[in-house]
Amino acid sequence: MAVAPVPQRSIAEASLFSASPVYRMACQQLEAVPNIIDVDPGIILRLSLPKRSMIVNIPIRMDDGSTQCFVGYRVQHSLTSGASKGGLRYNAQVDIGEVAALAMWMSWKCGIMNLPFSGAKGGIAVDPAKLSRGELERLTRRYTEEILSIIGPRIDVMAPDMGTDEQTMAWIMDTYSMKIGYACPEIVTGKPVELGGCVGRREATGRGVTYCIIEALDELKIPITEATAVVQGYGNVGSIVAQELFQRGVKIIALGDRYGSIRNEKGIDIHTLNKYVALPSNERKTIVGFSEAEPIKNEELLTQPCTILAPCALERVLNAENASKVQCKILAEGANGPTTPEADKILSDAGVYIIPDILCNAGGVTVSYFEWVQDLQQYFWDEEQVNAKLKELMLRSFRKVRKLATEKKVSMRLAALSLGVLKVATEKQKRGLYP
Ligand SMILES: NC(=O)C1=CN([C@@H]2O[C@H](COP(=O)(O)OP(=O)(O)OC[C@H]3O[C@@H](n4cnc5c(N)ncnc54)[C@H](O)[C@@H]3O)[C@@H](O)[C@H]2O)C=CC1
Ligand SMILES: O=C(O)CCC(=O)C(=O)O
Repeated sequence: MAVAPVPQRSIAEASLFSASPVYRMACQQLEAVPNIIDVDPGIILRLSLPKRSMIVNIPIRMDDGSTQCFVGYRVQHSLTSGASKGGLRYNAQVDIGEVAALAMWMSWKCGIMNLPFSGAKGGIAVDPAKLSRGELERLTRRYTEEILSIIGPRIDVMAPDMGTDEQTMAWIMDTYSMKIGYACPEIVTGKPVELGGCVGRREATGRGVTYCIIEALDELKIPITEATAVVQGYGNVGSIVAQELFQRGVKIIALGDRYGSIRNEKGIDIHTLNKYVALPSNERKTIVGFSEAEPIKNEELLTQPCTILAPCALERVLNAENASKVQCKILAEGANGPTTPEADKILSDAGVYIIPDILCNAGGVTVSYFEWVQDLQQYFWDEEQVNAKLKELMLRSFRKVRKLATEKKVSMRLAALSLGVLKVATEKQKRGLYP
C-alpha cells in the first residue's frame, strides 16, 4: 500500500515553539535577513531554533498552607558569543514560544551592541501582583534551584524583565551563592547596588530609548521642546522614558499601564505623577486615578496624535487592527516585539520613523554588561562613567544601523536584524561549522 508523503515542514514550524505568534514573528523577521547579508543557510536554520530550553515545575507553599505549582522556562538561544544573557519575566500569559522569541531577540541585541554575550530569556507563568512577597521569594528561589544546572556567571546570566525587579535578582543571587558556598554577584545583573549592582542599571533601558529618540528628532529636524509623547507601560522602562523625555522638555500627553490610561493635552507633570504613584495608599502603584489627567480607554492610547509613541509594555500591541489609526512621527520600541510584521509594513508605508526594539531598548543589557564586568573585576564605576559609556555605545550602534539602512535602502528593523545576525553568524563561521 502506498504511504502518503509527509508534508515538508521547516524545523521552526515543526517545533513546540511555533504555537506562539511571538515566536513565529521572530522567525519571520529572521527569514528576511538573507536578503540583506550573505549568510550560510545552515546557520539561519540553526538560529531559527534555540540551542536549549528547559521547562520546570515549581511547587511552592502558599501563605494559606496549600501547595501550588507554577511552570517556569529558561531558553538559551545560543552560547556562541559568550554566556547567554537575558531577563526573567513573570507574567500569567508567558509560554515557551514567547520566551524562545525573546531569547532570539536577545542574541541579535547583544550582536548589535557588540557585547560578549549570546541571547537567553526566562519566564514563569504567574501574575506577580497576585502573590505575597513571601510567595514570590519562595517561587524565585525554587525556580533558581530547578534551573541551577544550566546557569552560571560564564554560562547564563539573568536580569529583570517584565514583572521582576532588583529584589528578584537579589533572591536569585543569594540562592545561587548558597549553593556554591561563596558570594557570586556576577550570576545576575540588575541587582541592588548594595549587592554589587551597577548604578544607573535601573534607568538604563529608558535612558537608551531616550538617546535613540533624540537622534531621530535631530534627523527629522523636530525641536525637542515642540515634541509630544505617548508612553504605554509605566514600569521600569516606560516610567524612565517618560521622565527622561519630560526633563528634556517633551510634553507627555498620554500614558497607560495594565490598569488603564490617562491623558492631558496640556502635558502631564511627571514629577507630580511619580509622587502619586509612590503614595502608600496607591497599592497597585498605578497611574490610574491621577487627578491632573483625564481617564481614556486603553485602545485610544496608541492612536493619540503625537510626535513620539513609545510602547513599553507588551508584545504585538501594534497590529493589523490598529496600525492604520496610529498618528505618530517616531515609533520608539521600548518593549520587545510591540509591532507585528503587518503593522510594521503599514507604519513604514505611512512614513513613521521606526526605531526597532533590538536597538531601541538595548541600553538595559548594555549596562548589565557593565555590571557583570564590574562584578568580575570587583572594581566599581560611578554613575557618570556608566551613563557616558552607555550613551557612547547606544549612539555608535544607532548610527551603524542607520547607515546600513540608508545604504541598503531597507528599514532600520531589517538593518538592525542583519547586523545582529551577522555578528552571531560570523562567530559561528570562525569557530567552524558542525562536524
Ligand atoms: N527591564 C528592562 O531592563 C528591559 C525591559 N524590556 C522590555 O520592556 C517591556 C517592559 O518591561 P519592564 O518595564 O521591565 O516591565 P515592568 O514590569 O517594570 O512594567 C511593565 C509595565 O507595563 C504595564 N502593562 C502590563 N500589561 C499591560 C497592558 N495590557 N496594557 C498596558 N500596560 C500594561 C504594567 O502595568 C507596567 O506599568 C517588556 O517588553 C520588556 O521585555 C526591554 C529591555 C530591557
Ligand atoms: O539586562 C539584561 O541582561 C537583559 C535585559 C532584557 O531582558 C532585554 O533586553 O530584553
